Amino acid sequence: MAFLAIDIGNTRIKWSLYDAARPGAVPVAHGAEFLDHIERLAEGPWADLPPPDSMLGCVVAGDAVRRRAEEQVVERFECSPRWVVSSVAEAGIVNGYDHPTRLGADRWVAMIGARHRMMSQGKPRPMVVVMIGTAVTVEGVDVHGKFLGGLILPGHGIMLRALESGTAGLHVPTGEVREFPTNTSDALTSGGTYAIAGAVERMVQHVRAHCGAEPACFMTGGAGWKMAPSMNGDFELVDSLIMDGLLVIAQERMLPG
Ligand SMILES: Nc1ncnc2c1ncn2[C@@H]1O[C@H](COP(=O)(O)OP(=O)(O)O)[C@@H](O)[C@H]1O
Ligand SMILES: CC(C)(COP(=O)(O)O)[C@@H](O)C(=O)NCCC(=O)O
Ligand SMILES: [K+]
Repeated sequence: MAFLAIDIGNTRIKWSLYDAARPGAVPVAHGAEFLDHIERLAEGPWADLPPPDSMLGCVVAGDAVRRRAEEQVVERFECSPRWVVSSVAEAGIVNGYDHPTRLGADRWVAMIGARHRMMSQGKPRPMVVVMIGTAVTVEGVDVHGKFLGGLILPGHGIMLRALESGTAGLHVPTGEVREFPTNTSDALTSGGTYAIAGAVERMVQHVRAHCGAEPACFMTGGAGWKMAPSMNGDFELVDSLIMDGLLVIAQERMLPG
């Protein structure tokens, strides 16, 4: 009973195929495409895949992109597309957002994946869950699985493009991350990196103070590996956090697969 998980962000669509919707399953196939290339999925990387019995995804890239992805799923496979909507509570996470359904589905699913991972590692702890994609999100979750609230920051690329378009003197190739940058490229790269690292450190402080315990920290997203060397503290980099969350939800909902 194969299961297809799909994560559509503002830059790329990521997909993983499993032989069962079982948390911890290893994908039999997976891939990522820039959103411009969605139309190639059915005839390209999906052409030779065994068809899934069900599909579950999360999408934050807007309705037009979602429809293009659905067309590919329907063209290539027989299962009907299903998408996670953030709710009041699901799979061990309780949603503290003012309007729970307005929380980005990718953020919701990543917290569910992180909570499941933490619970399987030992006793419950508060968490900080960081996603480094087009945007950066930094979530605080208490020991009971309540999502306390989170930060949204521009991702590295957006920060640099904003600086480039808002100034006369900044057109800059990528630099190195330095403690004391001495050229424009390094100053920009380091500024963006430490802006993200600093926001994460603040969230860790807030969770520690609010919960009175040291949070378990997880990081994911396409650019997570770039941030990892600049993070303070013990961050577990888990590329599959969203896919893990989709597997947990699919199993709880007993979707076929
Ligand atoms: N090999 C790569 N391909 C695409 N993006 C990459 C790659 N390595 C790092 N990145 C960075 O990751 C970001 C995309 O990450 P991703 O998690 O796919 O974002 P989103 O979920 O918002 O689509 C891009 O902004 C880019 O800076
Ligand atoms: C914050 C996001 C833009 C992150 O998108 P991403 O970087 O994964 O492409 C997305 O989760 C979103 O559109 N959220 C809705 C608003 C909210 O979560 O409050
Ligand atoms: K994402």
